[in-house]
Amino acid sequence: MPDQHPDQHLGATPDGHTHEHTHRPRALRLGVAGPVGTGKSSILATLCRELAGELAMAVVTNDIYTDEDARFLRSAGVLPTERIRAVETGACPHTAIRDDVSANLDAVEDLEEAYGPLDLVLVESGGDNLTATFSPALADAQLFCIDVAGGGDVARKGGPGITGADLLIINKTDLAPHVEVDVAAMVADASHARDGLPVLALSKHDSASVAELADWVRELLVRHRSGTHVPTDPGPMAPHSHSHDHGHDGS
Ligand SMILES: Nc1nc2c(ncn2[C@@H]2O[C@H](COP(=O)(O)OP(=O)(O)OP(=O)(O)O)[C@@H](O)[C@H]2O)c(=O)[nH]1
Repeated sequence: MPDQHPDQHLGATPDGHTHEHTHRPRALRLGVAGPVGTGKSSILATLCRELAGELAMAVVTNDIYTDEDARFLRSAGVLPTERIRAVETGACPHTAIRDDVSANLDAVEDLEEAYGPLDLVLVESGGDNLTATFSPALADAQLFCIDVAGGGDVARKGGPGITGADLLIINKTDLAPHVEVDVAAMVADASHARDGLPVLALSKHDSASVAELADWVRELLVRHRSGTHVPTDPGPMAPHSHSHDHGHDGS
């Protein structure tokens, strides 16, 4: 079914969600990573608003010490609250999405068991740095989010999220004039760094860019279901250590 729209396989259930008529793969697991405050929770809220009417969805958030992102999404009213689960990661958000993904996998599988069959599970990373990416053991695909407020040169700084995520989002483009950033130049730098992988200039206040994001997810879901999407690993973090007692060797 390579070129079919996902709706063509789906039938509405009494609660307005969609169900398969025939066998299809488990839900697409889409990771959303990026530095603190770049707009990850807002992107999840936007995707739920755009897609929850046509897809059966659930969300897992990761926060360091709290369930703040989950509470934000629950209060936004974009999904039934029980479909939004929080994982508290402790000091290292990247550990829970890359090195030991078990808490996140448990949360995803619990949601699928409770509310499945699901079409799409969004997993939001805790805000980390430019190098934190999802393990393909957790996310089938990932988008990486930077924003114009972080400066026009961020896209040139590289790192596995910027260069290798399935989609790079340059967010908050509505703020560009206020922070003296040239969005077109930032997109060009990012595209150059990504060797053909897509880049999306996004603002939650710009409905055309929001529609492009939703379409990208729909197309990804079609490829996931047809088996033509191959999860790829953007690459490990650079080797580093923390003040607590374990290091990460980047493997
Ligand atoms: N102007 C503007 N502000 C935005 C946009 N997207 C998000 N924001 C704002 O940016 C701030 C941070 O957004 P969040 O969605 O909480 O960012 P986050 O990456 O989830 O943050 P952490 O979970 O703390 O890492 C909030 O005040 C949002 O309202 C946008 O497109 N335009």
